Amino acid sequence: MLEIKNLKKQYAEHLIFKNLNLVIPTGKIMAIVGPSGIGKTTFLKIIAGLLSADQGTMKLNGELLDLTGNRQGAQVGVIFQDFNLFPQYTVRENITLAPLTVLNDPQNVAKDKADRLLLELGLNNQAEQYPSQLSGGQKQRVAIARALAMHPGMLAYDEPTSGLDQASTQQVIHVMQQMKAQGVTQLVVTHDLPFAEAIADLTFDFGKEVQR
Ligand SMILES: Nc1ncnc2c1ncn2[C@@H]1O[C@H](COP(=O)(O)OP(=O)(O)OP(=O)(O)O)[C@@H](O)[C@H]1O
Repeated sequence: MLEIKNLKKQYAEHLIFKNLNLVIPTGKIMAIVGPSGIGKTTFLKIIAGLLSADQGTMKLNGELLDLTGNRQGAQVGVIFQDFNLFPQYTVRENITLAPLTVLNDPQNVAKDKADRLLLELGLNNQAEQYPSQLSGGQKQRVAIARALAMHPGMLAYDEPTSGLDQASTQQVIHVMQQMKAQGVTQLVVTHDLPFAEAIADLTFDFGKEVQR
């Protein structure tokens, strides 16, 4: 379960939000919607531990997480809009890199875990390929596999369907449902309302529900 209380963020004099409270029960999917420039990406970066909040707390499965923008662990797995895959590494290497260097997994453990995730996400034939050889939907699934390899307490996605065609969007929906069936808590920032409707258990409308 994700519990956010009394979150506040401003850039210099520009208040983005205050008193933001939100709960995502374990295994549920929340869509964050709202107009452009309202603060959704700012919120996602704070949840991901990449940006500081000015006030507030965040608990994931009972554990208080750092909100100073210097979080050490990978408790929240983030799938960025541009996927941020390492172009010089193969798909498998993209997935094993952080487990090898951050979790200190032995090579065979990291490789077995990567191959299991690739199989689960329908990417077992892509292990030796490079990101430039993949479709948008495949890159997205590699980014999900890479996040899952760090055993996160939840997954957060930034605009996961942007730039994807109908078939790839369906694959994203399928993968998110697969994660949900495994009890993974998920948060998704999106402009794509049909997608949000198809996938979300809960919707948080930044335009309506946030004080500023
Ligand atoms: N580093 C920054 N410094 C100052 N202002 C910023 C910074 N980052 C974002 N902002 C401002 O904060 C506001 C919210 O931006 P944010 O990117 O979070 O919105 P968004 O809802 O994700 O928009 P979009 O849907 O277009 O991606 C905007 O007015 C933006 O100009």
